[in-house]
Amino acid sequence: MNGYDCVANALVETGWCVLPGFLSPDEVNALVAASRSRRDDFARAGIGRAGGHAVNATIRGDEVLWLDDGDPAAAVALARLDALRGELNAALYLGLAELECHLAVYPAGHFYTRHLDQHRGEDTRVVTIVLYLNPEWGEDDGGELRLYLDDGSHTDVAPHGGTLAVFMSDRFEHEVRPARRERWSLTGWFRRRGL
Ligand SMILES: O=C(O)CCC(=O)C(=O)O
Ligand SMILES: [Fe+2]
Repeated sequence: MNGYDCVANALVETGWCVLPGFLSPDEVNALVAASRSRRDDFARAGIGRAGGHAVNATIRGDEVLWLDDGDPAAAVALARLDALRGELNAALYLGLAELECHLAVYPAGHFYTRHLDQHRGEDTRVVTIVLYLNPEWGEDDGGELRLYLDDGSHTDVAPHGGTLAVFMSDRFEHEVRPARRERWSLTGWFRRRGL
């Protein structure tokens, strides 16, 4: 048990979960500062499945920087996410082998329209995680993650610094509402090994 059993329980019960305080304010500040310092390395995100990479700002307007395991700037976040991966494997036998992740920034005015992260049964993405890196996010700043739930309703998650959103990748369509300020996050997918 390492404190993330609440996430495992929520994934069983509802398939999604929001955990405030996954990173402390100081940890958020350090990671967003490191991300900003690499702003020139971010590239416009594409859409479509592996192989096809089309950039279309009417669908998504974020810019991303893919991270590898040993990235020192993200080490604290990646270690904690790895502990979460272990907890989910122990509690739910999900067989999550790795985290594929990128930093993302949505410039003011940008969004990501409603989509599913996994095409049912065709992908190795099992669990989506989004860790928000916006130290002071106001109610009027927009940029919520809107999750469409099984019963037809939706829930909005404000991208407050340190908050972690977790959901099953093949089950919940979601979108990013237009952000009125620059909006930072670390987004990733716990994957099973491909066949
Ligand atoms: O940033 C978010 O809240 C969600 C991002 C997203 O849906 C994605 O990158 O697939
Ligand atoms: Fe997504």
